[in-house]
Amino acid sequence: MSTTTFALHAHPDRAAMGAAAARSAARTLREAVAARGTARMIAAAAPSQLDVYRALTAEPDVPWDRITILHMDEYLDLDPAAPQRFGNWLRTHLVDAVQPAAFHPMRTELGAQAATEEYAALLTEGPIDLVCLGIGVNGHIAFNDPPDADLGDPCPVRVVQLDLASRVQQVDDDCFDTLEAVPTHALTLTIPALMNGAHLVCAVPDARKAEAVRALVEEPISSHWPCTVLRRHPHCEVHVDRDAASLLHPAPAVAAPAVR
Ligand SMILES: O=C1O[C@H](COP(=O)(O)O)[C@@H](O)[C@H](O)[C@H]1O
Repeated sequence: MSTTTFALHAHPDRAAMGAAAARSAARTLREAVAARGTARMIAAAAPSQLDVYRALTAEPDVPWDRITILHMDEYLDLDPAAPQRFGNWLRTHLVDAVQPAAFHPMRTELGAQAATEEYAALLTEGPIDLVCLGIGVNGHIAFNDPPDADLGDPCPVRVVQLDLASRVQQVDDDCFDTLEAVPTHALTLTIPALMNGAHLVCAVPDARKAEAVRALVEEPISSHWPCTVLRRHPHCEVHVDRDAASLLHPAPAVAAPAVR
């Protein structure tokens, strides 16, 4: 019989949320390297993860020289040097600071098919120990948008057309000046590829995400709220701030800040 340990932790603010998520991510990476000599993580390139990465880069004794970083989505038809490219964003906010053993950006400049095949092959090179992710306002994980997200997709990577809510979110996050500038298509890891990670650490701050967090906890597991699939994962922890938890009833206890 399989057991799941989906756990939601509420924190007083974004910094406390990020610190708690980073502590758990760092512990997972240390344990994986201790057990196998190397570790592989998939990291979301999203402003909502900034507090997590800030804290993760400050975590002591993470053996980054044994750790490979992959990411979960990338735009098609965007200049390789564009700062909005998720690979570039992740370099700026995580990779350059921690200098991992390897970082594999999605090379969508090769064309959709070649980039898909290349990343699918990379995913098979070893286990994924950790996935650091967030949730979109529409409940998406990576670019698996409702209602088309396929919870049982047989492919690990695919090309998707972005839905309007996801593109608007990119403008709201100040990643693009106008909706027209946001690409219409992207490469994404599918939901099974994300769920394949041994340990998922999900961080969701901000009142804009309160409805998605409510759905994550209360809605039936379905492609209408792709994030609900996280409840099926055997080791998934979700860290939210007080604002993101504001629609949960009963309100979860807010964790006291950890003392090191
Ligand atoms: O990790 C993830 O989180 C973001 C949502 O965060 P935001 O910073 O864009 O608000 C999401 O877009 C991404 O695809 C997802 O899986």
